[in-house]
Amino acid sequence: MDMTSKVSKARILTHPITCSTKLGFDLSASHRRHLLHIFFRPAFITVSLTQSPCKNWIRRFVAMDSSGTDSAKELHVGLDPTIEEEYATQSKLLKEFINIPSIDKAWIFNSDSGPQAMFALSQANLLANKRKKFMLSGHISKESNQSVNFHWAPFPIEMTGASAFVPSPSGLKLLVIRNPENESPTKFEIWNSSQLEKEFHIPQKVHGSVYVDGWFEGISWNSDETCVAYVAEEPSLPKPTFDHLGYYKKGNSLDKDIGSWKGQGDWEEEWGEAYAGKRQPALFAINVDSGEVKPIKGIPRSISVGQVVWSPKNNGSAQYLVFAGWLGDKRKFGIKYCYNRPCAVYAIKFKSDETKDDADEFPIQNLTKSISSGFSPRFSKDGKFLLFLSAKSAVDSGAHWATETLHRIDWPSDGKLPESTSIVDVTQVVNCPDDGCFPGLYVTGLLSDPWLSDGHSFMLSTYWRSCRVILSVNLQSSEVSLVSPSDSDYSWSVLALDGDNIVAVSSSPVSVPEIKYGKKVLDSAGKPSWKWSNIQSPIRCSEKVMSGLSSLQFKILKVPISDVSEGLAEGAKKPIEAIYVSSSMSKENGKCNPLIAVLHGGPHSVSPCSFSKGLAYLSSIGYSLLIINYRGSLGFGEDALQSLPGKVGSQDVKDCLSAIDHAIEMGLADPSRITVLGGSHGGFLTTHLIGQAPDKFVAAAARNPVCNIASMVGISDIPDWCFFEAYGDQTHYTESPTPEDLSRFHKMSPIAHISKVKTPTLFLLGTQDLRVPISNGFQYVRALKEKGVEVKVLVFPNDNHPLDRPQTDYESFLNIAVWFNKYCKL
Ligand SMILES: CC(=O)N[C@@H](C)C(=O)N[C@@H](C)C(=O)O
Repeated sequence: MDMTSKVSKARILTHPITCSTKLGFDLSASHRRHLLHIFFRPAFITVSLTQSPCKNWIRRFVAMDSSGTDSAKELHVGLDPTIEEEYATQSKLLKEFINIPSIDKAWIFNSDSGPQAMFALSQANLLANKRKKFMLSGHISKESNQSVNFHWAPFPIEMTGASAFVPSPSGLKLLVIRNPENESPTKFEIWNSSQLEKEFHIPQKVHGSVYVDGWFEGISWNSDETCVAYVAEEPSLPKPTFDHLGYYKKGNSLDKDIGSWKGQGDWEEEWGEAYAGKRQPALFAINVDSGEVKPIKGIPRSISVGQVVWSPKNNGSAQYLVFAGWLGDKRKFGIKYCYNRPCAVYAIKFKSDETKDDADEFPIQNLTKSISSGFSPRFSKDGKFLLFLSAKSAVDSGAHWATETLHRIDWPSDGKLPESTSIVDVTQVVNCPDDGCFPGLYVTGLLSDPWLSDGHSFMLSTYWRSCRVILSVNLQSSEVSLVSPSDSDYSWSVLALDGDNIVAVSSSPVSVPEIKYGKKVLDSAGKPSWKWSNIQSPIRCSEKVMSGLSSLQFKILKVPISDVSEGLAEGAKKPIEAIYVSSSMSKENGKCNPLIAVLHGGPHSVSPCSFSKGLAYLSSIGYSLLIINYRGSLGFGEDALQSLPGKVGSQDVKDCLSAIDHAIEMGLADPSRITVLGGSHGGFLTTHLIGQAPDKFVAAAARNPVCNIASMVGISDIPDWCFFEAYGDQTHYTESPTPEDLSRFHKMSPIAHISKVKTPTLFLLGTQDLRVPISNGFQYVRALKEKGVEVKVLVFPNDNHPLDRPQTDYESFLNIAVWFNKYCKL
């Protein structure tokens, strides 16, 4: 196709005067910039019009080309009518899926009329490109026939603008925190059952936004509900100031001043992806009566704090703030998804009345000195134990996520902490789990109050092979019991406890999240189990979604691995799992639907057997899915997980091919219509597969893929990941890779197989990605274009690694569907 003559014709038209004359209306400067941008981007085969703020005028412009021809086709900026029709049809159904709310959190309150549940839900707001948050409450009634009902309030209440809601321990107060979007103060509101009691505005010179990120986040009421401890960005460090002539002004100030300007000051390390521009997390406490905020003194700046809780208040004994701390003195590596960052549980004495500046000399105490990782501290109800999670396997091995363990410290009743604490192991790493047995813990966090009434058993959610399950763990006996139904292939998460009963959410790839109520029952030997009831769902899906999902089914396949070698650890020789989703009608005509192999990232992550809007939409339009949990995934024991580092790009690629071949052999997939989709390390596998198995895939889609580790290592926030996954140990890491390192990285990367690729591939790239910077995808795209392989690229200028903002998520899945439809002739 001859692009040059068409592009030069377009160039003449982009002259602003010619433009407005020809179009009969004036183009604003930004429209002109956009037009130029489109015409001078010959590197792009297609430009995403749905992303464009001025798509209508582009269409108008295209229609009014002076040649009088259908310039949409010629200029390649418009869409051909068939494709437009396809976008229009697909977008209608996709929107219905994207609209499905998520159930994020729940709390249970005891009222005079019985327990009351409050749920935090959220829903994509496409126009605002944000998630709309809302609350729904329901009264829990236990009927005489043992069944349980939730009587929902007639409507949810919108909570947009609220960054966190934290009920007090008695349930009589609710703290709502509103983080500012600019340099304004952070708002703290204290509500009672009927009205706003207090509102405080905390200015930026005290602290910045409160951390509500699920990692550093910690917002904790003290037991008498007078004070809340929390983690927020420390105030801005002073910056050098220059006057209007450019002279340096002595005596830095934080305030803006007309007639002067601020310099940049010294660069400070940040915690990488998702934390760009975020200042150091620091500890504060607010008096909820007076609004007075105290920064907690005595914590070195080298420690980034998070997850704060209060120690029990025993008569007259000292009260401590107990929190997790990550060391970031030398170099801060990216922390998101990276449990391998050394951390510890610390305690610091809380002094409510700090009249003089008398922070003790060394008031901060590391409670978990003897192990490399401690986080998520929780005190037992009776205050006798401090429980915490550890990712020591990840820290000690170098894997960004690995099997976790639970530990306990006995808390002194007199509040006097000994010099060194003794740590009791509650759970162990499981290397090679027996069939059907506990594979170890893979937990993302703990409930703020996870305790059962016996005071030493608690509930958590964890990955167990391809499912998420609910477990109870006994802190004294170390007994671990499965609480969610043992015969369920759905994924389950505990949301809140109603005494010893459980409010949970459960879903599968083909069923939207539903609320379940688990009632504790005792067997004849006094052993507890939970009897589960369905709760009428507060989520109502559209007819189209329900009918799309109704014909779908799924099963978890066991796939034998292809390379059982001597050197492999026992747990790495076992079959992997792949979740197969298909329409029950697909085999009626004897023909399989086209298949999408779905590959998760990490690589030490997992695709759980749970509902995903994007994937459910793809299956409801006629694709079967094969969601592959290759060796290295979480939930299968430590041997399988640790068998991958050092072999990325080969062992994981073989596992994916084994799973696809297994599906073909079982008659579940048509070998002539297989596609592949993955993000990040899943994008690494996607691009590896189209290079190593070039005849297997009719189309591919890669989201922020790792295409070349040799170029990623110099610019990613996790250069240590590149070394660890390529060598399989931590000893090779350096800030200055050698030519041998770079050569190894190149050999293990998809770019090394570029010459064999012929699969048409869609790339979805986020400009703000610090984990796998966009240049990684671009290099691979340009290399494919150089070879004449068909590519399509969508760039999301304001997105980072997960590509999960509502419009991005929507546009990504819309384009994945249209791209795959084109090559699968759907
Ligand atoms: C540790 C990590 O972030 N690795 C990336 C290469 C990756 O694959 N990320 C995962 C978590 C993802 O799904 O984005």
